Amino acid sequence: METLSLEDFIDDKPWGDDVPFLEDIPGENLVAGVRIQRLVTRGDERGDLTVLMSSLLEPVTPPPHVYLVSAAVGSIRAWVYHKRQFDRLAYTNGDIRVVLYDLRKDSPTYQKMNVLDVGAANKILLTIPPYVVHGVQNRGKSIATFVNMPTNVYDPKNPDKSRLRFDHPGIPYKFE
Ligand SMILES: Cc1cn([C@H]2C[C@H](O)[C@@H](COP(=O)(O)OP(=O)(O)O[C@H]3O[C@H](C)C(=O)[C@H](O)[C@H]3O)O2)c(=O)[nH]c1=O
Repeated sequence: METLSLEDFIDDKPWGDDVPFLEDIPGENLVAGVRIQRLVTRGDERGDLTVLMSSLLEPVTPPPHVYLVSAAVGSIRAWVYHKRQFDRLAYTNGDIRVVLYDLRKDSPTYQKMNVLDVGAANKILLTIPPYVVHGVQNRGKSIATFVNMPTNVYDPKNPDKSRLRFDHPGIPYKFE
């Protein structure tokens, strides 16, 4: 048998650049500072691949802390906001509703609400700035997962998360 060498390997074949793998979805009615980017999944006979974040197209603040959330059927995570970090949430599977609410008194979109249905049918990277209140619910029939790549680490000594109960009457959205 011929001796294998590293030169026998062939160079990788990148995707073509016909479809941008992270594309802004313009949202005229979005809460100020919120950004939505379409995630593109490319497949082959082995499965598929989705880029969740990249500095190839523009500079990004590297995520110092990345975690996967698994959401049980019907489960609600709400309401929260952060004082320092931007959340950068990648939704690629399941059927998840994200609700955003602007309680920043000095914001041009004060008291605006956005309801986004995301997941398998609408794969997005969602950037939520500090002080924007948000909550998520798994509305699908099976466990759904999502990845958060916030701009800050989760510091157990000083968690940057402020909470309000999900059924608080002060927020005009009712999780069912
Ligand atoms: C991220 C993290 C969390 N935790 C603890 C803190 C909580 O007691 C528990 C669950 O944390 P989680 O961040 O899941 O808490 P939620 O309020 O459910 O937040 C989730 O739902 C909302 C809507 C989101 O926007 C968050 O991105 C998402 O994480 O784990 C840690 O101990 N270490 C960690 O690194």
